Amino acid sequence: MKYYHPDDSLMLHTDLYQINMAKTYWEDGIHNRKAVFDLYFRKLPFKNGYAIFAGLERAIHYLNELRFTESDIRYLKEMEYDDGFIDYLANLRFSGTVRAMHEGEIVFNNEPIMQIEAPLAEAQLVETALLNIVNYQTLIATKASRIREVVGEGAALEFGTRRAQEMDAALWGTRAAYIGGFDATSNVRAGKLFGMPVSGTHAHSFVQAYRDDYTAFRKYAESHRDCVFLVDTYDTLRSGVPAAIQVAKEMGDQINFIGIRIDSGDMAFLSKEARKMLDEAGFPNAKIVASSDLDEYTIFHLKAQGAKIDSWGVGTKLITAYDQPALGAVYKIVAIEDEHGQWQDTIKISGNAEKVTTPGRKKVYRIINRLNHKSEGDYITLWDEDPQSEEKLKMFHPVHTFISKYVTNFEAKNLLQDIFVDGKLVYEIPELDEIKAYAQKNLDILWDEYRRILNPEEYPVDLSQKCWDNKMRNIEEVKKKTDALREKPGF
Ligand SMILES: Nc1ncnc2c1ncn2[C@@H]1O[C@H](COP(=O)(O)OP(=O)(O)OP(=O)(O)O)[C@@H](O)[C@H]1O
Ligand SMILES: O=P(O)(O)OC[C@H]1O[C@H](OP(=O)(O)OP(=O)(O)O)[C@H](O)[C@@H]1O
Ligand SMILES: O=C(O)c1cccnc1
Repeated sequence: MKYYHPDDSLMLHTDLYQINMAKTYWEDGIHNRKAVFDLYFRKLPFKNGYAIFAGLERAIHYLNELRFTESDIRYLKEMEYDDGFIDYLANLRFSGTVRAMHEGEIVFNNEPIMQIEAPLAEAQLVETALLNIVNYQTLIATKASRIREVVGEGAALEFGTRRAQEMDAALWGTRAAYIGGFDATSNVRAGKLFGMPVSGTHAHSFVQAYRDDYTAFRKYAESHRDCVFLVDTYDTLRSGVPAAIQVAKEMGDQINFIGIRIDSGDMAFLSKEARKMLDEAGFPNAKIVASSDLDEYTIFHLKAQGAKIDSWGVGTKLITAYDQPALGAVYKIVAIEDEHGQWQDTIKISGNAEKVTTPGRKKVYRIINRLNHKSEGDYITLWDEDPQSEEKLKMFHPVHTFISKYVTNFEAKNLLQDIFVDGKLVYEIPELDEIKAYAQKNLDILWDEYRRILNPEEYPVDLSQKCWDNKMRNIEEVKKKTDALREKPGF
């Protein structure tokens, strides 16, 4: 590959404005002031009732390996940056503290899923890459979880690599899909790198190359033990399924006849007819795999029509998050140290209530009812609060504050765990299967009303009274300042 400079680092996988801000901070001598940034999204994707957080492992590797390589520095020298600033960058390592939710955690809008507390310039430089990683992987894990909810007992297979937005998306997307509940991928590289199960059948080209279904299936069976025959190249019911049955009978115990795949036509009708044919031929355990532009809606409808489909191959609509191609998570500064080392809140005001940031260093708790083990909602507090010490917790909607409830007999689970402390990785990264199991098991704490794929109930993400009061105080302060400015002549 003929690159202008070698591709040996992710450090410059950032927006130019981050480096430009860092340059000013450095020249002004405030680059090492600690700042806190919250990473969160404002709207759940796909109108779903929850999202599944994915991307933490890649984010950890990114931060752990963060440094400007010689080629990064060479490239920056070609730009306008002066030697002093470049020397600072050349020695930079990530020295901050990172707290994050467990990868695979069920997460909601307007709550920090990652929190970066780091020297201002460092925290700023990593924004773009962190958002890039978390936005995409969380989006795909959530889409996968929706599909998983509809598939139910059947197998969900990820087939999207050929249609993904390039190779990184295929690779990390399929890992996210696995966390969200898929059982396997067709991407062999993902199997190699992540230890995920890989599975696959064969293509239409294989049948076309042998000219007819029977010859193709027979040849495949002679060179493979596990066989799934693709039966829709010419005529599913007249030639594909009969050929599959004939080969399965001829080969007997020499093969493991797993089943057939249907990739076009009316898959409700075809699967029911194929099921009858397989049963009558003595293959009641042969599975039927369906693929072709599937998503949670087509799968739902095929099931409603009584389709006899056991496994679902899903590609394009999963890996590209076809109906909502971006999540929109943001990274907002909520506190910064002043010259005396005291934390000062920061806030961003907006005419839209949802877009006003929640200032201060915060914690996020999941309030779990001890009697039924279901979640009552998430509860955001200021840093020094401990909801567990309260007998009776008042939870109220952060915008429509009259919507409120009291919760007793609860467990307050602290959701943000230490990942890095002062630049040192203190977190043991779980195995991928553990992350996947965590995601699946955690869904049980949600009432079904939050899990349905169509018009789910809104899950409560509330601010503690103290956190809410602090936000209002900050809004008032900014308002006073801007009002005072308006009274000055010239404004
Ligand atoms: N019984 C069904 N109910 C609802 N949707 C179905 C049913 N059977 C198939 N589908 C879906 O309808 C769409 C059919 O697409 P389309 O007619 O373009 O192609 P096809 O039948 O797959 O054939 P080809 O791939 O050869 O063009 C696919 O998204 C498929 O998942
Ligand atoms: O429809 P998706 O959800 O994206 O699933 C992946 C699709 O990719 C393959 O088709 P393709 O036409 O690329 O190759 P084929 O000749 O093997 O069918 C496969 O048969 C599926 O239809
Ligand atoms: O193994 C399959 O059947 C497969 C793999 C990728 C895309 N479509 C189908």
